[in-house]
Amino acid sequence: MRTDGTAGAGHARVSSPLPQSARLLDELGLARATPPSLMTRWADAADDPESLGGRAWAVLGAGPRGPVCADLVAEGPHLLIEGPAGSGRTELLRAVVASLAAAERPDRLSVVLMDGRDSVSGGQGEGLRVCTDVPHVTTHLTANDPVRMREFAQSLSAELKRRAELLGRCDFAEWHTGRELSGRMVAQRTASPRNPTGTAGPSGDEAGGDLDSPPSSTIRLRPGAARRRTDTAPPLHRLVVIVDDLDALVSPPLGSPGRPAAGSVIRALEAVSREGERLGVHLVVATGPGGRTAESEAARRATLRVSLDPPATGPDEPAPGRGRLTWPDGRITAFQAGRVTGRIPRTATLRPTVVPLEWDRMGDPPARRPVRELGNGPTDLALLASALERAAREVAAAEVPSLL
Ligand SMILES: Nc1ncnc2c1ncn2[C@@H]1O[C@H](COP(=O)(O)OP(=O)(O)OP(=O)(O)O)[C@@H](O)[C@H]1O
Repeated sequence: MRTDGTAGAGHARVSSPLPQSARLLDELGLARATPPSLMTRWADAADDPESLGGRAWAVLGAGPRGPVCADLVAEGPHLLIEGPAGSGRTELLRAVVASLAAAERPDRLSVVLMDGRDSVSGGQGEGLRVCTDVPHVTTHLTANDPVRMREFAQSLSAELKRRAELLGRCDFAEWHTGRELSGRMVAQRTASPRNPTGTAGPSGDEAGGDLDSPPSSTIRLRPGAARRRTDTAPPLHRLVVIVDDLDALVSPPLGSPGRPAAGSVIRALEAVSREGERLGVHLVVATGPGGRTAESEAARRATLRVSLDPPATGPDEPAPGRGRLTWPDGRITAFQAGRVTGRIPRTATLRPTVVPLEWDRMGDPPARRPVRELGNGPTDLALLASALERAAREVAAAEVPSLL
């Protein structure tokens, strides 16, 4: 997928007014999310030299020239979403989770979620919890338990340290380039004059199989190699930390249960802002406009910035999620955020079904298949999460451990 407003679009596309609302799955080109369609995308990401170590495409919604997609690798590392209450910040973060997951397999990109406001006392409904069925999501926590929050801050800092030690002087992309090169050298050695047939010994076979192919091409690996991969997760995958209501963490309300531990979480997030780019760790945060958050490191270091409009009130006004993305070079693209927790449209459930047919009923008109009504069926996010889960199983994606 290439995107609206990004450089390199070969031809100028016609600009059209923004829609009043948008469905994220349509913007992703996944109106009927199926495991094969997701696996095709993941395989494409494996072959992309621009996305070494994992592709991180966040599709925000519909723009004047098609879908608006922020590439956290090329244009990030970090994304800030600002908007007043009710402007659609949480829904946009959910769209980011969904689109990152659709673009890359879960053992090459994992997601950690934090709801910065205590959902119980803040009355924030489900927050980011609704995303936890997406197989890429390894961790979710809410700012209402100081013990878990401190534990999270510690393990996030430990993860940064682990990555820094593993990378040495390389940055994330260099490290992955190095692995690919050494994999190719191993493959060449196996076909050296001393081994003209190129038949690899047991160790050569191991190394060639594991190193020559980028981890995400598992679906094309020999079955044995694919099975081996399920044993251990690749040591370095992209990690995206997504935080809702950062302002509530920066200035926790008096008496809020997470207040005593908010500082430690903020310090860990600041470390991600500073060091994340080199370490393959990205930060996506949503917050209210202005206030003390504007001075925070997370806000200052965000290269991609979204500003959402206050929710409209009139009947002919756009749905929440109307905003503008400012790219690192200062260009601005308006968009309508793609909704992902809407109920799936009726047409999306019209799949062929097989039913037993009694001999004496042959010739009867076909019975109407009950179709889920719009309004009480599963959400697009649930549909996508289930397809992602099946696709992850199909490619034998290794499980990435939780940070908690
Ligand atoms: N892109 C969208 N399209 C249609 N409806 C949306 C969209 N984004 C949000 N909404 C709806 O707008 C309302 C507010 O959304 P959301 O909770 O995401 O906003 P918020 O900025 O996080 O505000 P708050 O923190 O006060 O909840 C919800 O009812 C949500 O379903």
